[in-house]
Amino acid sequence: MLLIGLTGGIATGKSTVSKIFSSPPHSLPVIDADSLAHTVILPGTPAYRKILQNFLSTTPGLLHDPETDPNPSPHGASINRKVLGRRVFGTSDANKRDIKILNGIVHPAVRWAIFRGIVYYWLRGYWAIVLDIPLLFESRLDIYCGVSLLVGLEPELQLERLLKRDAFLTRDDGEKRIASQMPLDKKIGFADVVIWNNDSKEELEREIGAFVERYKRRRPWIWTLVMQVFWPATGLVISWRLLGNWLKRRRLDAKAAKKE
Ligand SMILES: CC(C)(COP(=O)(O)OP(=O)(O)OC[C@H]1O[C@@H](n2cnc3c(N)ncnc32)[C@H](O)[C@@H]1O)[C@@H](O)C(=O)NCCC(=O)NCCS
Ligand SMILES: Nc1ncnc2c1ncn2[C@@H]1O[C@H](COP(=O)(O)OP(=O)(O)OP(=O)(O)O)[C@@H](O)[C@H]1O
Repeated sequence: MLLIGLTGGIATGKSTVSKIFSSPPHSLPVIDADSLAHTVILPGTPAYRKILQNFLSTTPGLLHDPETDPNPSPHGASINRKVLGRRVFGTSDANKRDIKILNGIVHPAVRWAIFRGIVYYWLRGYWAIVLDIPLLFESRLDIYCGVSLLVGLEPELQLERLLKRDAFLTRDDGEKRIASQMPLDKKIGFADVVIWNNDSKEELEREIGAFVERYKRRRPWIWTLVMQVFWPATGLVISWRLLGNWLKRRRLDAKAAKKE
């Protein structure tokens, strides 16, 4: 089974690409880290409690008003993500400290949910699973993927599409969100495949179609079947791939550090 690590900057088109992957003719399962990150902070979860401990007293409006709460729960008012986003995204030292705290709370829960999702789809015999993870390289989850696919977009188009989609963001908010992410050229250095999304959605569909064909050809169904039935072989292949990916990532880290 192939794990396709899909990543890219904010609003570059990851969800659009995920939708293409999950629709016919490809019909691949997609595990969406953003949506898991939203689920693991719902009221009543350990992450919810930790976020409140760290941010509630210093972030006005962090919790939704119970009257207009989009996720009403008996465990308390849900977190207003727009307000939390304003607090943690940015380039100031305070922003950087806060996003680190938030990531430290949310990421372990998301990683565990991703793992459960992979096992679920693997048992169902899919030849590939798409992991839509915005912070694939930052969290080093690319090491677990058979191929990392970066959706690239010109910076001006990125800001334009972000502000058009999220009309509640000011230009300053949008620039801060983009600036708080790993720069595109650094991501390109880590990616196995880059698909540019500067043109139309139809062009994007064609590119994804060609990508799927290329990787499907390399994975005959008999391979998927053998890997599912003969567990010792699966363990060996996974260990071998992990070692190879870990060594590759170490080499790329050293190259990126030299550039900086
Ligand atoms: C700050 C939060 C509450 C803002 O929520 P909101 O609904 O406004 O945005 P959403 O979650 O849909 O994220 C939109 C995009 O922002 C970018 N982004 C999100 N979190 C981060 C982060 N920690 N660092 C850099 N960029 C990020 C990604 O490109 C993502 O696709 C939320 O993003 C969050 O909890 N982030 C921390 C967890 C995380 O890293 N999530 C990303 C997947 S694991
Ligand atoms: N080729 C395209 N042409 C025009 N608009 C596009 C194209 N691809 C994506 N978009 C639009 O750009 C916006 C951002 O795309 P999308 O939501 O897929 O990005 P994303 O990377 O998933 O965002 P986020 O990082 O916030 O999760 C959406 O409004 C989408 O409809």
